[in-house]
Amino acid sequence: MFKKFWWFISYYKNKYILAVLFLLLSDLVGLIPPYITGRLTDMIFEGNIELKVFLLILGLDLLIILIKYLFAMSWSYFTFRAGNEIDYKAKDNLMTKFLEQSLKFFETHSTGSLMGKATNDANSISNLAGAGTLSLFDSTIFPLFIIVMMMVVVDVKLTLASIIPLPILAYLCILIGNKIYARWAKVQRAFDKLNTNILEDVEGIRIIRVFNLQKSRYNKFEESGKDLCDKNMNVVKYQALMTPVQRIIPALTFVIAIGYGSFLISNGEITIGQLVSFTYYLNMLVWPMYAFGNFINIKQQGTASMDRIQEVLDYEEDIVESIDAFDLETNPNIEFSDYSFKYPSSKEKVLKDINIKIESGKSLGVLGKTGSGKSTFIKQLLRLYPIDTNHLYLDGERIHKYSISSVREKIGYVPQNHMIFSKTIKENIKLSKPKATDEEVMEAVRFADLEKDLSTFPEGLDTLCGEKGISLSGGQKQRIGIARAFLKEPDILILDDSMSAVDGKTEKNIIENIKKKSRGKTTIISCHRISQVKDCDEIIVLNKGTITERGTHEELLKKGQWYAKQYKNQMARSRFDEKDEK
Ligand SMILES: Nc1ncnc2c1ncn2[C@@H]1O[C@H](COP(=O)(O)OP(=O)(O)OP(=O)(O)O)[C@@H](O)[C@H]1O
Repeated sequence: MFKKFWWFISYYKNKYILAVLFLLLSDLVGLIPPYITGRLTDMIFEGNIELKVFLLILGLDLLIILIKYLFAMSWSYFTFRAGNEIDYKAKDNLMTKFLEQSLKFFETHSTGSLMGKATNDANSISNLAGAGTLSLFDSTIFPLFIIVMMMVVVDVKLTLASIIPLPILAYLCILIGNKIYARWAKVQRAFDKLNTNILEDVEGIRIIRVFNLQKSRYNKFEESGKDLCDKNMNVVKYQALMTPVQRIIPALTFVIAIGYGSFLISNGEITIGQLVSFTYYLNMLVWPMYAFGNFINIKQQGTASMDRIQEVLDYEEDIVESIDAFDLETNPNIEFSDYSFKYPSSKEKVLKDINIKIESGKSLGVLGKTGSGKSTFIKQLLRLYPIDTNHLYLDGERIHKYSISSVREKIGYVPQNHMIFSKTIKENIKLSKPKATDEEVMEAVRFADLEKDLSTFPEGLDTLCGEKGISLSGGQKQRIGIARAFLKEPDILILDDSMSAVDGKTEKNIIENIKKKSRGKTTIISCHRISQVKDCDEIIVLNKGTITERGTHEELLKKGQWYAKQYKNQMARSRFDEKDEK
């Protein structure tokens, strides 16, 4: 167990050392009152005690008890503090790991399960580090002291006879604890499932309402809620079994002690005072016996949780940067050479034998039917998934020669699924450049043709977007994404179908701004509307992951293939829309 937890505990070893020190002091001091009480009883029975001495001894007894509790308070403080800090550490380690992972990791771990690990599992570990450690020391070191005192102050035979039930207690606790361990992992998995359901329902509440799915979603929730309850009950059954074991066995030790102790008194082998001391010590043993059961229970839950957290912490990173990676300093020429790509979960290649050079400062338009691989293609530079780095070159060097962060630093990326955080509009834009001045932010706003919308926001740029930008229109969210990417002043601007929700005029303005303000920068635009890419230096058409057409707008029109047909259709539609608007 300690091997698993040591790296956690080692962070707080000083606090643990202090805690153990106070514990030892508290335990040692706690051994004095039973001895004094026994001696006092014998003095009373012998009739040779004065009231003054009697009161003095009682006062001393009280003082010792007080000191013991002061030590106990200190020990408890340091242990629980370490427990809380370990909870934070576990969450911190998990979060650091989450932030480093590729998208493959998030596709193989559900959000519910990751949240479960960062909350429930981290709590179980903290419980083990706090209450668990307290129970461990209380149920091992403390009883040893007590047993030695029972032997020294009273009688070895009586001690050995009374502690006979203790190994039975230990055996039963371990047996029950093992049952809890296996069941606790199932509880956590059921918790993950419930978490995922709740998250999906909250996020998808609009769709649920519109399609009247409340009943079926509720049934699903009820099913996973009941499953969690059942799995919890499986643990509770064994926890409940632990309680009688923890009560009956100590009672057994008392029966033996009183019975055999009375026999020893009648034989004159021990005094009444010694039996009083003995039962006092025995009473002190009850808590450690209880604590042992507690420890096993907490330990098994903590260990199951630790295994689940460790599984995430041990997850091998699938995007590993080479140790001699250097920073990309230039706006590079980009070259895909016989490049193919497959998602970790897909069976077939999504990009096949792609050959294309994008010269620094030039623009590339990417078109194709839905699902043809446009987004996949333009995301390759970002290295969000493990990719074939041997066939993707930047300035003639394979991409893995460069540090990932320096490559990403060069890119301003506007994803298809815009991500808006629950902050103000300005803060959302400034995410790419936190130190940007207000003037720079305004320039980005103008670039994204968002300025005209500012008057419609109650507090202009300082308007809160709400969770996931709930208070914004689709087109506004897209333009915040564009402003965010522009503000970064990237060498490479990548737009992934990020003007699909804006009207023709706004789209035209943004395209004009890109042409004006992105001189010398590389621009890659993936979209369905030809109007967004027709002025690009080169346009490619993807079909099932391969390039089927390439050239300038005019060249592609001359070819008369898919691109030309699409253009004809889109032109007809836009003429119709214009008439409609009039
Ligand atoms: N994370 C993923 N894991 C597995 N397969 C994926 C993943 N993302 C996309 N795909 C698959 O890859 C293929 C190409 O998807 P991609 O999103 O690149 O197409 P697209 O041309 O951008 O489509 P659209 O125009 O609809 O946005 C599709 O078959 C899609 O199902």
